Amino acid sequence: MARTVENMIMLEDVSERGILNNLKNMYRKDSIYTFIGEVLISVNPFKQLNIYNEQKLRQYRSHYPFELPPHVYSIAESAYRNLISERTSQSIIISGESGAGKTEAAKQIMNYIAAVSGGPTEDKVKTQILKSNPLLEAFGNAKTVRNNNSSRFGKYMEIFFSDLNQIIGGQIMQFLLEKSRVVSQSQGERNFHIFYQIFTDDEIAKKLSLTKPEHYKYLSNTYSVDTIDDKLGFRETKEALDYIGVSKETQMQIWEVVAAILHLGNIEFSHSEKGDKTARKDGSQIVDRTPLKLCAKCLHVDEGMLETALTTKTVEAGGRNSTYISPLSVEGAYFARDALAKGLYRRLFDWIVKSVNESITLPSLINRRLSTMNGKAPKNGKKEESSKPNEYVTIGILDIYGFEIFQTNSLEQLTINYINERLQQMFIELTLKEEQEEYVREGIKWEKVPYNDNKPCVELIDSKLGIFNLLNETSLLSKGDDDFLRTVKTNTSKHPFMVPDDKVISKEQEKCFKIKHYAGIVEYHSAGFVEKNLDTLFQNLVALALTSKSTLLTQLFSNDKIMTGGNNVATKPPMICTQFKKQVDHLMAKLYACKPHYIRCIKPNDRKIGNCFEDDMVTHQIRCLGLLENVLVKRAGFVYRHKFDFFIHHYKVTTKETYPFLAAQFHNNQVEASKHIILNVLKSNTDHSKMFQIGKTKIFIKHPETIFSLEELRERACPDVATKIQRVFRRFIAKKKAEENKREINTIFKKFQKKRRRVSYNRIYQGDYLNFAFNSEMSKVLAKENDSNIVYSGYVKKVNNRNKVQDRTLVMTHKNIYNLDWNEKKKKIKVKRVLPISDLAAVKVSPFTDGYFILFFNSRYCYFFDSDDASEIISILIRLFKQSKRELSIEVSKQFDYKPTLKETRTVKFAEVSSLPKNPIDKSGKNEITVFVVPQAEQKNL
Ligand SMILES: Nc1ncnc2c1ncn2[C@@H]1O[C@H](COP(=O)(O)OP(=O)(O)OP(=O)(O)O)[C@@H](O)[C@H]1O
Repeated sequence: MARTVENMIMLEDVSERGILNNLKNMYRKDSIYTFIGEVLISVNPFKQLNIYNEQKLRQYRSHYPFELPPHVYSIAESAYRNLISERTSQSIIISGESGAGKTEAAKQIMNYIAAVSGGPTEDKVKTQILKSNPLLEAFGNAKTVRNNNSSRFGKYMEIFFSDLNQIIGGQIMQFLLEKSRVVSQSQGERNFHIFYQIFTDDEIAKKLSLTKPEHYKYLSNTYSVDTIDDKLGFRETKEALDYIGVSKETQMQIWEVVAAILHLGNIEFSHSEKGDKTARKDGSQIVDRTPLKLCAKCLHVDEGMLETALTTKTVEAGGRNSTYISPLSVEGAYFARDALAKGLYRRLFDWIVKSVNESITLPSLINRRLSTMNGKAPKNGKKEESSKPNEYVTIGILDIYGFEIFQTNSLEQLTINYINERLQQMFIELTLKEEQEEYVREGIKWEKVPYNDNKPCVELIDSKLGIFNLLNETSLLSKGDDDFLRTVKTNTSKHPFMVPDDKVISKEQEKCFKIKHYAGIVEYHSAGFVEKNLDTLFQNLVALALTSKSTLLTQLFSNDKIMTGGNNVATKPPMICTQFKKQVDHLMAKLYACKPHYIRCIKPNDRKIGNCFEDDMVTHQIRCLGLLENVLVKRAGFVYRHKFDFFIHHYKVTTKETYPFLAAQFHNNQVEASKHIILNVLKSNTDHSKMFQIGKTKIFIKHPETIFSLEELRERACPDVATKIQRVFRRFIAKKKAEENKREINTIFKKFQKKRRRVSYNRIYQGDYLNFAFNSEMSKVLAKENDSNIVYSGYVKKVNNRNKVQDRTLVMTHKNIYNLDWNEKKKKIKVKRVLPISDLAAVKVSPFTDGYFILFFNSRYCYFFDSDDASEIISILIRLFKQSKRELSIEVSKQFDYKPTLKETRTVKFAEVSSLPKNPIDKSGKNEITVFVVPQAEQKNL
């Protein structure tokens, strides 16, 4: 497999293709995360990977991102660590297209933060935040072709931390709710989940005269989704409402608004009939009064007034407060009906979010000050004092649609792309600012970094003469989309971020303008811009809502009441562009007050399946997420910077002077040691000052090639180092176990009065004397037996059935005892016999200072061995038996019977002599042998 890099600022091929290949090769290894500098790139695996668990959480806790492979936990850890160490607010900005995994990433971050931050209120707040999630999903999520549970709004979720770094509250800011979904959905998509959930409660449905989803025009032809349980969803929605303290009465009013929208969608209009005196020929009338009745009932308004409000409009006459009623055409009536449905739902959603906020934001927090990243002066001009005891800091998680480039792009895309431009502007500003501040701090020589500044593009959209304002002006003057397009072209044609029209353009293209965004050129179709910007809800509909007997409904329109001055004649509400720009400014102000962290999510295929990576689709997202820009900005300065101690620790293996021991001249001199390591890989004829610089606490390296060379040297050195470390570690563990074994065998031998040789007693038990844990031949033998974990290996002598002594190798694992022939020169192993330890019945030994022992197996085999390690071997067997909750029978005697073959029984006698005879094992009778042993220096006082 091609070489991959975990941090793409190290890419050899700095291009979209290079990024694509790296992501693809990582994805094939199920490595879904990579970095660009500190920006995390996450590719949706569309399958469960075992990477979010307690163990991983602990691993990432208290580690810097560069110490471990990229992971969403490392971003959460960085944010939490900064929050604590610097007492500054943090933000995590997650972007990507629908289904790319933004919400999932946000959830993992929440889990991580909740797990690592403690505190008495943490659980309550965490539960409140988690409990409110199904509620927001019910009203804000829908099934789309891209994602069965797609969030159809952007959100910024803040978690508040006390001065003891404990979670004390939260707050959600929502924007860009896709309210057009309320009245129509594309093929294969659904309306918001709540519209289907409500049918699963028979009692509520009956009360509201709701029959079946199939009977409602606002619900498309997709009613149920495999992965979604609407009944369960509704239960959770109601529980969440209970949890946040919404009374049953108000809950009923919520269901009434939802049902009213469904009934409203079934109201149909036709041209007004000539016979009707009140009708005008260009007017409209309601076809069937049943849905009208039901809708009015749910809204608690007068049926006749609803009818009038849907079929007529109040028009301002020339003078102040002078109005007259004008009938609406059929088209106009449908427009008014849909506008009312969208208006109702948008207000209901705002109300839900507000209610959630009231439950998760502690009242005492509302007026408390926020600590800002740089102590910026707030609007009132007073600078924040950063060390007030009751000050709190936040971690904010922004889950927002990424850049959108569709076949047809409208005002929705312009607003989404505008917010992404603002985020990109902040990214560039803060990244470069931070870089340059660090250079100054470290005393590094630096030049201004060249980069693509997208500020003019932001201005093209939001300045005084920008597209938003041009749209507002056109909308105010009640002009149409063509006027808007004309004014855009006249006022912005010379702008460097506006793409001039081709000489020959099609009729369709004539209606479009093109903007050069940082993520690519987007062609916007002007049709519908004005209408969407006005977001008209006719005044009489607002007035009607204000007459409702439902307290919830009047609350939903309370802001409109303020605008009407309470006289039921609405002034025009702010246009969508104005409202949106204000919201974005507010969000940006919050984000600028935080230290940002970024996650860019990528969707590898449209089929929502694992192990499928579609190049074209990912390339498009690489462009939309501006990943190449990210790499270029990060590479413009130094691609690598780390504290000296980390650098030395990581690369010391690359030179003889720094590994295994630091040469004397580098003691207490990290700068010289770092220089030595880097100069070792740089060619002598290069200008070193251009390759790296030494700061006050860090080393800065300019080019990725230098890091590659260092990594290559390290990789070459590392397998050895790893093996050595592993060996030492295993020995250490083995030694600890051996000490325990030794103590145990001493006790046992003392009990049975077996004499101990002093040499044996004082020996250090090592277990794997032949290092078979690292022997590839032995690994093969073990693999065949499906075995592992060697606990003993060593040379022994075996007394065979002809009473002759043979050299053998004995290996023991937790499972088996191996009698082997090991040819060390030829590195060959011949397996003589493998017997399971579970078959072992007893061990018998003499009372003298010898190393003989006989293993008795239930299968009636006996092994008669002689070994200097006898007591160690027996102690290991005792331990293994203990582990399997059995007791090993040990017999100490001067004489016993054993079976040299399956058919024969022989008696063995042990006798102490002063010097060994020619045959230490002698046949002393029919089926009897004597084993002579010379007493050895004995260890007394066992
Ligand atoms: N890390 C992950 N591991 C496993 N599956 C994932 C992961 N991230 C996302 N998914 C899968 O992809 C689906 C879509 O993810 P998610 O809802 O987070 O996307 P999104 O970017 O928030 O989409 P939208 O903008 O439409 O709300 C999830 O329901 C889940 O099945």
